[in-house]
Amino acid sequence: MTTQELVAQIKKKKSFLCIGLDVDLNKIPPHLLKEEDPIFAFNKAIIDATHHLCVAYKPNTAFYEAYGLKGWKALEKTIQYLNTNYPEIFTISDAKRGDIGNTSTMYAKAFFEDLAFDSVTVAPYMGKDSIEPFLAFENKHTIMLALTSNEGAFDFQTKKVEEKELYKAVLETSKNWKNSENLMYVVGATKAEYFAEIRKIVPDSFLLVPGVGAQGGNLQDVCKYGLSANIGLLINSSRGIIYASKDEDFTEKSKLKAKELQKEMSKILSSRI
Ligand SMILES: O=C(O)c1cc(=O)[nH]c(=O)n1[C@@H]1O[C@H](COP(=O)(O)O)[C@@H](O)[C@H]1O
Repeated sequence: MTTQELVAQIKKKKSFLCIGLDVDLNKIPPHLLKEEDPIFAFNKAIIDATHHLCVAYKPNTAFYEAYGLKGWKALEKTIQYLNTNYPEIFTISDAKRGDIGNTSTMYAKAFFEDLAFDSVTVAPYMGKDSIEPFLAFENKHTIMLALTSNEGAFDFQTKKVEEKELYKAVLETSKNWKNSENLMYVVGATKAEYFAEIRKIVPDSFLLVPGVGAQGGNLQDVCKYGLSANIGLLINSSRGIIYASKDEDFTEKSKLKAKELQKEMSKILSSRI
């Protein structure tokens, strides 16, 4: 999917919501455990109930890898279900990869070609030659960690290296990489006070913003400085939406949670588009 197509979807749905499909079998409604593939059954139900309220889904691969082959199969079925039934949806494989060049190429093939996701998350620590193999894929997006939502972000990312905070160096340096137009960045919703500085460096890039909901981040605070001329935000909530209820009514409750965020987004967008 191109960035223009993503922006068109955001404008059409009046939403820049991304729903995180982080499936934990201990948290899903117990009646689904009788299904042949409970992970996929849960995802399908959530997707069917919420697809009109969001523009992206983000399965975090850890939640599938934890269940071995069955988990990976459920991930494959989920992306196939999305690509077949809702091709307008932007898909993010949250895998946080990155390695020496030839290994990164194989990671990129796994997520862009075999599974056919639109994007994958990567960690910047190994530098340019670990990320450029992902950027080489046309109409695919590489979402690099910049300033993460967790407390540990302060261990390295905000520390100064040669007078500059590391997250700023990551943003600035990566702008010079080959095919950098295929880059998006992760910035945590819990770090709202950093968005003004971040937008000075990457005014137009899309930012994937996790941390709304269970981690306490706030949508209004993020939007104050996070929105770009082209909207440029995908706000993710996982647990806050998908685990709204453990009962038979779980899809209705998830839909309501997604609707709350979409309504707020619609209001924010109405003054801009
Ligand atoms: O890359 C991510 O998506 C990510 C980066 C980050 O800084 N913080 C963060 O929470 N995430 C992911 O975003 C999701 C957040 O889930 P909830 O806290 O349940 O909404 C999880 O899949 C995290 O792994």
